[in-house]
This record gives sequence, structure tokens and C-alpha cells, in this order.
Amino acid sequence: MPAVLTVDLPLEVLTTDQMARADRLTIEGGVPAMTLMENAALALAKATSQILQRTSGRRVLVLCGPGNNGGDGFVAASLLRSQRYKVRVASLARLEELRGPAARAAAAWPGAVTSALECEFEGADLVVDALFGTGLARDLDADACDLVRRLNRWRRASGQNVVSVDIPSGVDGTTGAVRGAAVEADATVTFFRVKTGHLLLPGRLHCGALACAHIGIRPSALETLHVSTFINAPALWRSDLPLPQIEGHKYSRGHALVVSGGASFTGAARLSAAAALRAGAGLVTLASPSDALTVNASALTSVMVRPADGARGLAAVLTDERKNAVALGPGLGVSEESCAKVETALAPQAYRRAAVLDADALSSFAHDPERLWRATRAAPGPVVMTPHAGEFARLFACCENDGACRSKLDKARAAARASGAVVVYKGPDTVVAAPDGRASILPSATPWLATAGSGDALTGIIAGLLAQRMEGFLAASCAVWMHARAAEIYGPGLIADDIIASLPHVWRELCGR
Ligand SMILES: NC(=O)C1=CN([C@@H]2O[C@H](COP(=O)(O)OP(=O)(O)OC[C@H]3O[C@@H](n4cnc5c(N)ncnc54)[C@H](OP(=O)(O)O)[C@@H]3O)[C@@H](O)[C@H]2O)[C@@H](O)CC1
Ligand SMILES: [K+]
Repeated sequence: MPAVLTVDLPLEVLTTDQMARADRLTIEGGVPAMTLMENAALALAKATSQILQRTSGRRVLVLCGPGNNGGDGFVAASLLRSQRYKVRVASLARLEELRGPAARAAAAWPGAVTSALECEFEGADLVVDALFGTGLARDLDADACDLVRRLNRWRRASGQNVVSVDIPSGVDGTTGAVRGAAVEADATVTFFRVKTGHLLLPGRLHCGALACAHIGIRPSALETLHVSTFINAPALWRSDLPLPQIEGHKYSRGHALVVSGGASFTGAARLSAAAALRAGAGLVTLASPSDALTVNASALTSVMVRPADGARGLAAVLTDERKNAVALGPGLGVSEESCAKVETALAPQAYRRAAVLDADALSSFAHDPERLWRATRAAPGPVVMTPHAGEFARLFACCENDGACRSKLDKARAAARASGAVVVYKGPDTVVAAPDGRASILPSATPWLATAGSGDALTGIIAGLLAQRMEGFLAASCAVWMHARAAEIYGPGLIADDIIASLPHVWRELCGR
């Protein structure tokens, strides 16, 4: 798998409506729509010819749709033809149905145009998919679905490349959903800014290598769009990254407390504790039930172990105000006692303590999520919750079933609003959402991350960053990225311990040394 977590893409991520507004503002500001289309086609032709040079291909088939996405295709076809590629064009619409810049682009194409529904892919070295872009408004009809499926079958059978213009046709640019059928591309060239549908599954899996081209829309257009979704990349949180100071000491780097389960369930909390230390917390203590003290103490060296039985025992350990971040959930057990421990950890108090809730700390409230929201809303410091899809569905049924929530991003945002907490909705396209509306989307994650203990390591990294007083949304986003990058660096064969062992490499990359 290529290292995509370090690829440079602009930070802001737009919905298709926001992109249409950016286009409109730019055109109203005096840049002709045709100029934007020509710039888009230039970027597309460049990306296409780079692939053709690599594969020694000469024959290109351009599939054009009924809107401006098709217009980009016509202009790119003309450009590629002028570079002496052998170009065929097939259109989904009759040429007299085209409007505006798309009609002008089609009129300027000097070659023949055949029907896309009847076109043959045989003989092509590369297909340009310019059928539908950000204007896709409904599911593809049966004929268009059939065309897309034929294209996908040909690509798999021939091993040839497909390059999508703006977004693979059939992918909803805002939600990432497949509207009937969607092109499977090897590369996608989008314009100005990446759209949410490029990053959310299943859309992301259709894009192939994603590139974003400048087409003449000024970044100042973003000011009126109120963008609150970002790619989860170092540029989002790097300036807030806590780095040890020469004059500092271990207490100034924060003290994380991880709550262990009983004697038979201690491994998960120990993984979290080790990850919190590697994430840079100055000290980490494991609060352990008495029956698990021996096993915990004998398995740990740099993590301290303190006895804590039940919610009262936890309250006693937490009277130490230096313990400024607490993590609960891994191996905790689903029980009323776990609910009481969570409420103890979140109880209002004079000092600002951060909390991370994962796994059983969430599942224990599945029968009464409102009880958890009362505690998270009243908590004195930032609270981060890290549900995977199953936990999310149990806890946030209200957001799952809300008709207004059309994507994973919408659901995570609604959950963050309901709970007043930062919600890390885990998965291959992990979304981090803050109650104030900010959200980040992880652009990639290796499937090797789906391994036992991986979530426990993430919980620990978040706790470690929170202990160093990083702001909740940024700490959660940074932890999600570090976790994924550690796994990407390690590669195949990864187990949870390797994520923790790889964190120093991630720190070296981030610190530039
Ligand atoms: N200035 C700009 O704006 C720039 C835009 N650029 C490019 O334009 C693209 C956006 O163009 P767009 O808005 O024309 O939409 P597009 O994606 O081509 O498709 C809409 C067309 O399809 C139709 N249609 C929709 N759904 C359908 C369905 N399921 N099945 C069948 N038909 C369906 C819909 O017609 P409808 O029937 O809904 O009236 C309409 O005709 C963008 O992705 C980028 O590539 C660049 O050139 C840079 C400058
Ligand atoms: K397309």
C-alpha cells in the first residue's frame, strides 16, 4: 500500500454545494466559466499523459456526460489530440442537448463523437471518465449503470487505467455513496479542493490516486463558505503538537490515568497505558482492581500501578489533581459499576481533567445513552469518545436514524452535538467531530490496523496527548493520524504492540529529526 497519509492535499474539504458556490463566486468575480473549464482540462490532460507515458499507451477513449464534467472531457480530448495521442470521444447526451461551456467545448472538438452507451472499450490504452461530476443529482439510470459496470469489468480484465474527472462518476460528491453504480478509477483529478465524497467510504475506494489541481479559484473564496471539514493531516494540528521543552520535567508533560479491568481483562488497559507514554505523557498510572494488581505490576515497568476498587477507589486515586487525563473502557467490562466509574471520572470539579471513553465505557450506557450525555456535558474538561460502527449504532441510534444525517460525517457531527464531546467515529475513514462543528476525515488507513488491541492503543495515544493539554478536537485528530501513520510505517504483519513501538518513528517524522 502506498504511503498516502503524507501526500500533500489542501486542508479544507468541501461539499458539492460549497464547491458550486466557489465556482459561482469566481465566475461572478470576472473569471469566465470557460477559463475554469480549460484549466481543469489542462490539469486532467497532464495527469492523463503522465500515466500514458508510464504505460507507453497512445489510444485514449473519453466518455463525456451531459454537464460540465463532460465539458472538461471534451476540452481534455482536444488537448490530448493536439499532443498526438489517438483520441476517441463518446457522449452520453446528444450534442444538441449540451448547454453553456460544455456545448462550446463539444463544438470545439474536431473529431467524431459516438454514443457512450454503444461504445467499445477494446483498443483503448486509457479511458477518461467525464460522465458525471459534482452535479450528480440522483441515481444513475439503468443504461448509465450498465455503461459504468461494463467500464469497470473492462478495466479489471484489461489492466488498463481509468482516470476520473473531478470524481468517479456515480459517487455522490458530498456523502461518498454510490448512486446506483460508480466508476472504479486508478486516478482522480479534482479541482480547487477535495470534496467530502472523495474521502468517505465507499467513495474513497473508487478514486484511486487522488490529486487536486488549481484551476483559478482564489483561496479567498473559502472565506464565505464557512468550511469546517478538514483532511486529517499534520497541517491541521502540527502547530499545537506538544513537544517536550528543555526546561520542562515529567510533571509538566502531564499525568495520564488509565483504568484497568479485573484480573482476566488487564491486557487492553496496559496497551492503552503504554501508548499514552509513547504519545508523550510525562507519567502514566494504571488504576487497577486489587485482584489484578499482581498481574498488572509484574507486566509493567515504566507505567505505575495503583490499587483502585470500584468507583470509590477510582475517586480516591483521582483526588490527585496532577492526574489531568483519564482513559476508561479497554477491558473495563459492561456493567453498572463501569457506568459509575465513568461518572466518577467525568464528575464536575475545580480543575480541568480531560477524559477518553472507549469500548466498555461506552457500551455500558447502551441502554441509557442520555445518562452518558448528562455526564459528558457536565465534565470539567474535554471528553473524547471513540466508538467503532457497532458501538456508534448502539449509542447514537438517534443520529443513525435521523433523516438529515446522510453520511458518516453528518452522523459524527450530530453525535458530537448531542453529547457535547469530541466523537471519533472509527473505521477506515475515521471521522473526528467536535461539538462546535469542526470535523476531520482520515484520508487513508491500512487494513492491517484492524487487529486486536488497535483501538486500545488509539485510546492511549489520545489520553497521552490530552495529558499534555492539547485541545480535544486537535488531540483526537492528531492521535488518529499518528495511530494510522505508525501502522503504515510498520506495514504488513502489524499487531497492536507494533503500533506503539512505531510511534517514535512517527514523532521523528513530525519533529523533522
Ligand atoms: N464553472 C464550473 O462550475 C466548473 C465545473 N467544472 C466541472 O463541471 C462539473 C460540474 O458540472 P455540472 O454542474 O454541469 O454537473 P455534472 O457533474 O457535469 O452533471 C450534471 C449533468 O448531469 C445531469 N444529471 C445529474 N444527475 C444525473 C443522473 N443521475 N443521470 C443522468 N443525468 C444526470 C444534469 O442534468 P439534470 O437532468 O439534472 O438537469 C446535468 O446535465 C464538475 O464536476 C467539474 O468537472 C470544471 O469545469 C471547473 C469549472
Ligand atoms: K467523472
